[in-house]
Amino acid sequence: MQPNNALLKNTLQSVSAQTGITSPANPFIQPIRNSSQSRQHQQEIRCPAPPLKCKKTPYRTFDGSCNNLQNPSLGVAISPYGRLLTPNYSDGIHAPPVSVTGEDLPLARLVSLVAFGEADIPDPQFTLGNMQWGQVVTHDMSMQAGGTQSKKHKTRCCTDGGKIIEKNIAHPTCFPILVPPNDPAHSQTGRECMNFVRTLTDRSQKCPGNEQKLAEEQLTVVTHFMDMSLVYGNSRQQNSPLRSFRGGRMITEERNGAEWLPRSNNATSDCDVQSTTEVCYRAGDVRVNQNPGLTIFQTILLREHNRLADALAALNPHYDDELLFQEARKINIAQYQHITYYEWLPLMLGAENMLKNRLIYPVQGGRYVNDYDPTVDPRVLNSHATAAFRFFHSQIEGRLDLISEVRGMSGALRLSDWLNRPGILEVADNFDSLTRGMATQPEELTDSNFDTEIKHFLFRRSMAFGTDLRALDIQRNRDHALATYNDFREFCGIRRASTWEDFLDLIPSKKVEALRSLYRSPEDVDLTVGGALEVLVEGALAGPTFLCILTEQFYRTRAGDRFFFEREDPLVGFTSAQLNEIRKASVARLMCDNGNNITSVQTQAFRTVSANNPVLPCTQIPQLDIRQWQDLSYGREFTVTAQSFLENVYKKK
Ligand code: HEM
Ligand SMILES: [Ca+2]
Repeated sequence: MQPNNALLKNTLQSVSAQTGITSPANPFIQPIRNSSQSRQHQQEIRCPAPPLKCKKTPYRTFDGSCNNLQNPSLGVAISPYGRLLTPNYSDGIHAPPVSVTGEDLPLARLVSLVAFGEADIPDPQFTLGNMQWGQVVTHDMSMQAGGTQSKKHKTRCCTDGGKIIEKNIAHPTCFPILVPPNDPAHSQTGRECMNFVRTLTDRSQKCPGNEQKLAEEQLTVVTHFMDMSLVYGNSRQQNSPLRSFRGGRMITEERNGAEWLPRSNNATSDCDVQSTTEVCYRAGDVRVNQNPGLTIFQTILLREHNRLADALAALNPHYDDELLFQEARKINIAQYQHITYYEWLPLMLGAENMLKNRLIYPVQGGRYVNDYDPTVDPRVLNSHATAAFRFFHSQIEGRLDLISEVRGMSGALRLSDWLNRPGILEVADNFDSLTRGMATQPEELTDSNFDTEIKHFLFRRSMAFGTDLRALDIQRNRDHALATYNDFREFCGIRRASTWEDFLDLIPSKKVEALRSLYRSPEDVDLTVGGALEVLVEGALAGPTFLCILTEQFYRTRAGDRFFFEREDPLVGFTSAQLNEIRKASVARLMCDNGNNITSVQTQAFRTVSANNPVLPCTQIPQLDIRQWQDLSYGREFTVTAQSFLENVYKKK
């Protein structure tokens, strides 16, 4: 399916004086060339078989299949990312890009050190919750196949002592990040190499559709749709062990009077626990334990499901487990889509930009928006997930404040101490204190600075230093062979640079100098790098090139989702009165309802507390009225099953 360019045109007029967008090149017309790459990657990721026939149901499948009825496997878990531009493999198929001069690109770690700063500047407007919601959305939308380096990867490309494992004996998926001389951190320990394993692709996994040995496409293993797959799992097999199959509920474990995510069956492999009794969780997404803020939101969204299921069960005691589960899931996803599109994305992409490009509509109450378009490709774009969306790693703060109910600071955690160690949340009042912290503490300014905790100490475990997220992002850009920054400028309607000076239209001169010192040609600049150095578009948290990609993605994610919550559709939509209730959802309300004992929060929790956004008692935060889901169309003597409910929906039509 071809990318939808109409929207881009619109976006671009707002970000660039230039007009005229070149048509994206077709990524599927790569010539066949010889490749030395013949050894196979590990085989644990299997490509899914396309569904034979889609059933008509009001609910999403777990794996995302049958969302698009014309192309049922579009957006399914374990399928290639979408592409806007032809990949830039140096051999046309598989090998990472090199400079236009034929030489190597500058080392990713060197680019991270030279082009990006580490200054810790608090954002005056937005809270750490804003950053954290972004990671939730990220984890819903994509996960590169084959590992994310967050846990110690099985495939070792460096020795434990930090030396490079020779190419001829290393695993073929190895693409280690080499440490430059005089590295400010790693020269102290003699580390020369940081582990990096290439993402699995349609070719490495022999997926149908790429039998002709065309350019490889990386696989993403979660559903492309914004469907809370991180809570519910990406297949029926992943979902079942998370459900209690009673009253529509998901499994939780009760400890100290609170409900927690269920514990992982293998804490030592899933977490970096220091004892076998230390808590480690499982959820619909394997990254659930990665950092405390993420685990908090996973817990809040899970508790919200059970809260909704209980309320529905009280209202409709004649509903069976499956029906309660699916209805609670549907409401939970709708609230979350509403928060994402109407509360969170406007801060990131700018409300005006979103309105203009039809990512949101000026609708209120129970008014529907019918913009579903089955010809819109809903897949997550490689350039979005691998470059543009990762720019928000800049918002990460390396210190997590513990905040009391009266908004006093009672302590703080160092991020790198608590990666993959979620047990800290069950200690004392930490769950609530960190939740309030997310609503109180500012995130780091969205700029070209990345916190030292993620630049030198990421996943350090008990070591002095860890890995570098910015270097991982740059190396991943090359692993996925994204077209260059210059290509994307042109694609986005911005003038293509032929000299270094041409970058000065969007990038400050000091940063252009840094680029000139690193790269051999303006043609070489990686998208991840150039895009992250641009001055932000006014009213948004991204520069023009990334804003163009992000806007295109979030347009596709809504208009390409047959189940988007605002649709008027008797089968998959809500009643107008229900939609009116969904639109009351907010992240503040989620925190109030699903903290252990949170009694106050500001109405707009992604924004810092101010005179216009004061901390209020939870009783004053708008709340969905579940009574709109009361179903009086059945005699109470019957148990209503999902199947009979469905039949009734058809009768009503
Ligand atoms: C403490 C917070 C966070 C940590 C520790 C973290 C860490 C990571 C790591 C280790 C990866 C994989 C890197 C690789 O191997 O290529 C990754 C990927 C990614 N991150 Fe983050 N991240 C955080 C927050 C965020 C936020 C706030 C966003 C965006 C708003 C974000 C967006 C992404 C995206 C889009 C990917 C690629 C996903 C995929 O397709 O696999 N992350 N992050
Ligand atoms: Ca998803």
